[in-house]
Amino acid sequence: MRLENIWLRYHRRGPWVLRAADVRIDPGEVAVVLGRNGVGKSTLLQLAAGVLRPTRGRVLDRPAAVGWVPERFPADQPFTVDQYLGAMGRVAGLAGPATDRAVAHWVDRLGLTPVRGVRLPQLSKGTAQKVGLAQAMLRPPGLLVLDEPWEGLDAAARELVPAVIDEVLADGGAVLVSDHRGETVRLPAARRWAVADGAVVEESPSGTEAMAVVELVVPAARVSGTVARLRADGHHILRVRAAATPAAASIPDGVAASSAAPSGAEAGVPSLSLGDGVEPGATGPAREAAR
Ligand SMILES: Nc1ncnc2c1ncn2[C@@H]1O[C@H](COP(=O)(O)OP(=O)(O)OP(=O)(O)O)[C@@H](O)[C@H]1O
Repeated sequence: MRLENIWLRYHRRGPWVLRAADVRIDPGEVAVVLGRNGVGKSTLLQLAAGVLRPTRGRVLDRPAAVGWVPERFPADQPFTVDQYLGAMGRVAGLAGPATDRAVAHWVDRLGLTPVRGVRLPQLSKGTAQKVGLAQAMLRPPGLLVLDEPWEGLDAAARELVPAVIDEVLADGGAVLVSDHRGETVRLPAARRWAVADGAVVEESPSGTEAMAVVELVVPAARVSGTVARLRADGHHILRVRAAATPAAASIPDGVAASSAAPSGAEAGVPSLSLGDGVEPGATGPAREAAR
């Protein structure tokens, strides 16, 4: 499938969210869509899934069966899990018995059996997310599009997502997934599409690149924001800890990060370690720090 010269704005005189975006994905491939909050990741995924139509440009060779998992499952619907999945199976074009088999399979696979008779508004966020994943898988998708699929899932359920992705890939499907939590570290073979300033840039594979650990010191109040920004830039956070030794005056320009202990930090000021598997062309705080 190819997104060819895609331009998108939500309103006639509104700002362009995407400008001349051009990317392609082939069967059996997975691409992770990365970028800061509000940069256009969901917009790109919705265009790929066919939920949004481009203002200009076109989407070529989109597979017939598309599974779409939005960031927030629309749980405000008066159906039970069974009723909803049955209806979605029919919407996906499955015959009655095939829908029943598919619903039974995915209800079991995603641990939804105890909530089959529960109405959607009564589901917890994580369970609702699983229902969202189940509906996307009822008809084996040639393209599975997942917008922040790990959001709201507990540790055990988070493991399900890469397993489902692998299954789609093994069947020759393609997968697009956005992630600001760093969960896509579980998808080492994924291509990486970075969205910034309206453009989508494919980052080159990092598999053969040397890895480095960068240690940063930030004020405690800024830890969560810093972690979120670094993850959005595709960096992998190894740990966050309180720093106990006195602060160094500065880190000289050109000092490359290493796995050595940090030169120092103020007492009580958390320090972050992040593994940087990103290729040399990447931008972002960790890359800046490593320069
Ligand atoms: N329905 C809409 N109408 C108008 N503007 C919108 C609409 N949806 C998104 N936008 C705007 O388009 C831009 C891109 O939004 P989008 O949701 O694609 O970003 P994102 O990268 O997925 O963000 P996040 O990481 O916070 O989920 C933002 O400025 C957003 O405010």
